[in-house]
Amino acid sequence: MHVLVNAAMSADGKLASYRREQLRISGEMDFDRVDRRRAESDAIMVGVGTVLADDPSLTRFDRNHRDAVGGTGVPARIVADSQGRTPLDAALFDGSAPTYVLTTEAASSDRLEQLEKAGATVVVAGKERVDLTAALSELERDGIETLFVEGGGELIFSLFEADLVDELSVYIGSLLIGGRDAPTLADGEGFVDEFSNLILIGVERLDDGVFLQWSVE
Ligand SMILES: NC(=O)c1ccc[n+]([C@@H]2O[C@H](COP(=O)([O-])OP(=O)(O)OC[C@H]3O[C@@H](n4cnc5c(N)ncnc54)[C@H](O)[C@@H]3O)[C@@H](O)[C@H]2O)c1
Ligand SMILES: Nc1nc(=O)c(N)c(NC[C@H](O)[C@H](O)[C@H](O)COP(=O)(O)O)[nH]1
Repeated sequence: MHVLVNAAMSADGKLASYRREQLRISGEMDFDRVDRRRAESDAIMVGVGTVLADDPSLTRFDRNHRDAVGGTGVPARIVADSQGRTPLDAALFDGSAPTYVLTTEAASSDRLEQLEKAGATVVVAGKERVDLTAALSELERDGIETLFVEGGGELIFSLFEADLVDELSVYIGSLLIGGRDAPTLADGEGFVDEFSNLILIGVERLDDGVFLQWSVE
C-alpha cells in the first residue's frame, strides 16, 4: 500500500488554532491539487479528531482526473477511531461513498453495531489504539492500494511512528496561528532521537504560499 500524508499548515506549523475548529489554510490551487490526489487514491483517511472538528464528507475529488487516471467509482473514506466516537449523523455516513471505521477492542459491541447500521465497514485492530499496521493490511486485502491521509496531527504522527508513510506533502500558507496547544502537522508523543528522514522531491510557490513534497526513507 502506498500511503501519502497531506496537510495544510501555517508558517508556524499549525493545522488549526488551539480551538481546533476547521480553518481554511489552502488556497484554490492547493485545493485543486488535493482534489487531483484524492482522485488518484483508493481511499481518503482522517482521524476521529478531524471528524469531530470538521465533519468532513471526503467526497470532493476531481472526477475528470479520476477518469483520466482510469479510476472507477469513488474513493472510500476511512476514519481511525479507537473508541467508536464517530457521530452517527456524521457526513461520513451520508452513503455517498464506502466508509470504513478503524477501531479497537475498547469500543463496545453495541457501538460497533450502531456504526455498521450507519453504513460503516468496521475494522477492529488493536486493544486501546488502532493498530495501524494491522488495519492497513486488512484494507489492502480489501483492495485499497493507495491511501491519501489528510490528518490530523495525532494520526499523522502515529503513521510515521509505525513507519507506514511513503510520501508527505504540505501546503504552507502565509499566516501565523501560534498557540502552544494548537494542532501541528505531527503531534502524539513525538520522536526523541530516531527521527523520520525525508527526501525533498518538490518545492513550488502555490497560491500565496509554498507547496513542499518529500518521499519518506
Ligand atoms: N489543516 C489541515 O490540513 C488539517 C487536516 C486535518 C485536520 N486538521 C485539524 O486538526 C485537528 C484534529 O487533529 P487531531 O490531531 O486532534 O486529531 P486526529 O484527526 O489526528 O484524530 C486523532 C484521534 O484518532 C484516533 N486514533 C485511533 N487510532 C489512532 C492511532 N493509532 N494514532 C492516532 N490517533 C488514533 C484517536 O481517538 C485520536 O484521538 C482539527 O483541529 C482539524 O481541524 C487540519
Ligand atoms: N488540504 C487542506 N487544506 C485546508 O486548508 C484544510 N483546513 C484541510 N483540512 C482537512 C479537512 O479537515 C478534511 O480532510 C477535508 O478537507 C474536509 O473537506 P471535505 O468535507 O472533504 O470537503 N485540508
